[in-house]
Amino acid sequence: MNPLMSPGARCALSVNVNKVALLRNTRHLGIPSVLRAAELCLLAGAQGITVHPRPDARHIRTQDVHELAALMKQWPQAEYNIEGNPTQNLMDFVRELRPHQVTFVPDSEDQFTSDHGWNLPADNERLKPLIDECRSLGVRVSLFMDPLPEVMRQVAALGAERIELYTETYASAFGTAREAEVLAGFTATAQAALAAGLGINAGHDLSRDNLTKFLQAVPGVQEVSIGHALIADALELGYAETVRDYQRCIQRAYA
Ligand SMILES: CC(=O)[C@@H](O)[C@H](O)COP(=O)(O)O
Ligand SMILES: NCC(=O)COP(=O)(O)O
Repeated sequence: MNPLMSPGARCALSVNVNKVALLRNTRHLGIPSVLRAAELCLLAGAQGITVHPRPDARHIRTQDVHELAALMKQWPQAEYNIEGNPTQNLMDFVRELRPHQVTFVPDSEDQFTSDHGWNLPADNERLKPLIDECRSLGVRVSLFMDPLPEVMRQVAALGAERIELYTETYASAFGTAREAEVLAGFTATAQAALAAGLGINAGHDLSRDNLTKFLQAVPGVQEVSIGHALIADALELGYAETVRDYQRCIQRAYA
């Protein structure tokens, strides 16, 4: 039982549908439908949908972002989270669509996948006005961060409401001799984030195998955004059963 979660508190599951779009883009047939995938995940109990519309449109395209925004209006209890680099194409989506949350990710345009968090204080000057603009639009800002306890106060000072813990180092250490040491770094970072008044999200390479242990060890996680492993599981189990399985993984952390 995670001691810092109040009884009954639970982490929200936001399904990242990037990889549905990646498969769809390999033919000109419009299938698998990104919109249908999101709808089926929401129907099965997902509390949010995440997209990462990269500048090269390798998976999520502008039309997907807009169509999903319209869908999310039919799901007022669920949240729409748009990820990206605010110095590239992200801010146009924020200004036009005003999602519940925007997650700033310091990716380059041709990056294979997200693989690091922001470098503070070096990035402070670039980030502050963009964070201020999102907040003025009523959009919650989450900064994609490596597990570094010492920079959490800087994140709060920039005006971001949340961090998203970049969890790849945990996922790759899971099940190895380094797991406990790596996990301790996430726990310390989360404690520092909470002390700085920040909310905590987490994501990247989370899966049914490693999710429960992460949530048991890391306090205050309000949202996990999961895409690659979840969509891979859905190819075998279907979206609904997969979402229910991930929700069971979350519930086990607080049992
Ligand atoms: C920010 C992050 O870790 C992921 O949400 C990211 O969206 C993964 O991008 P790809 O799906 O393009 O690998
Ligand atoms: N922010 C993490 C996310 O949205 C999905 O990452 P992954 O599960 O595809 O690695």
